[in-house]
Amino acid sequence: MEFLVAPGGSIHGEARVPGDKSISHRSVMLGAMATGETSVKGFLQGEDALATVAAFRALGVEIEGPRKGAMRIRGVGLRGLREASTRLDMGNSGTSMRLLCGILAGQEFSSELVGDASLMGRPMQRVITPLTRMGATIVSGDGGRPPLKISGGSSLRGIHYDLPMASAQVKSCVLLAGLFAEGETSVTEPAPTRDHTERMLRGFGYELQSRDGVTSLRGGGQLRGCEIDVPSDISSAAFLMVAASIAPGSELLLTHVGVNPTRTGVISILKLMGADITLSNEREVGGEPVADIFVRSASLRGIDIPRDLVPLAIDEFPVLFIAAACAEGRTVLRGAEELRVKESDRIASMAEGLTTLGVSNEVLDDGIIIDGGPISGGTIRTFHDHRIAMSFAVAALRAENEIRILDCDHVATSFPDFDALTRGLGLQIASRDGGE
Ligand SMILES: O=C(O)C1=C[C@@H](OP(=O)(O)O)[C@@H](O)[C@H](O)C1
Ligand SMILES: C=C(OP(=O)(O)O)C(=O)O
Repeated sequence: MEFLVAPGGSIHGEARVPGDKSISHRSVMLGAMATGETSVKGFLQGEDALATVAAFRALGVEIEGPRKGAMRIRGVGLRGLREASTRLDMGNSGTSMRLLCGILAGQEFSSELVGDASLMGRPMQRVITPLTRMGATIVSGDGGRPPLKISGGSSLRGIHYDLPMASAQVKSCVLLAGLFAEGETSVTEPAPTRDHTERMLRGFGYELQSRDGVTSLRGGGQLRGCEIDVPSDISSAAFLMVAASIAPGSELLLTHVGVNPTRTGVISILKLMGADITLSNEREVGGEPVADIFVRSASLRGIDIPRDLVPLAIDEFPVLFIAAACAEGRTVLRGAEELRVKESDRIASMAEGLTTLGVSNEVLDDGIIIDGGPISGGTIRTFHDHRIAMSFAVAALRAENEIRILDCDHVATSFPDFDALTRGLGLQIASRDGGE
């Protein structure tokens, strides 16, 4: 599938974007290992979260739905998962694979994890190292990449792990393994990252300490089934925040968006660039902060992106690069080498597309420099990366000619119906079957 996006237009109206992907994954994982039933609403019916659902079904958990975002999980308890009869295919989803490694390392049975071409190329040594220290036995493919064969029957022991990189997936993996470990497991982060695992563990009644950047728990407790209301995904809302900011004459209300402070780096960065964004109706839903977000178009200016905001906006950089292309002056991003190991190398993928559209940029090892200026039109490669596809669709609002975006199937991993929803708000987007 490819997108054809006509140049120009503005963004108007109100929208509720699909559920948060990180929270959706965790709702299935913790619900499956809880005692009693967990009911979820607002679940993201995107391919990544559905890969997690399929994996837990294969591990013997009964899950009803999801239907219109509603799902019921009959928890089997911390020790109730059963051996899958096949390899577990996590599709495109790094979160599913890394968090599941932590859970599967603590089981009596063995498992094998695989994924699509993108996931088979992503680094897994970052979870293998701490899990091995805890006593797990994991065999990977070349260079610490999948497939991952996790041996059953290892008894795990709690460790303290100093995370070498700011990664919520690695932190969550170690904490989830800690549920099955003897004694205390703790992690120190080099910088704060999304804390959905910690919040949700508490929501399931699990005791957990977080102090001065160290999070710890003791193994052998119990998760109690509960009700989860998944907010809209700020990472999906980000495409629309940038769209409404860069398209003159836009006014947009995004409702029920998750605004957990470990996720709002995109709002902070856009505001530093001069964006007109207001939060209202701020409330807490099931342990997660939620708000409505109003965006009006504004003239943006280039900035040096503060390094402490990088982990808090990690998935939003592709679309922030589009904001930078539409800003007056130069934007500099550094300290973002993690972008190179996402679904694609997001620095290289975005730089190629920006260059195609005539936007001057310089690639750095750990970031990029972008000079704002006119955006032409052209044909963009996405490298099968959903966030690259959606970012260049947004760029069309300020382009001089049509933007054709190849290979957009992966948009369904995180934002199903992106084209229909954005068309309803004013983006002149058409999708048609076709490949690279
Ligand atoms: O924990 C999570 O749900 C996620 C953590 C981030 O990955 P890293 O932990 O690799 O930074 C993010 O990029 C990913 O989309 C989701
Ligand atoms: C990096 C992402 O996801 P994951 O690591 O789960 O594949 C993303 O959605 O941008």
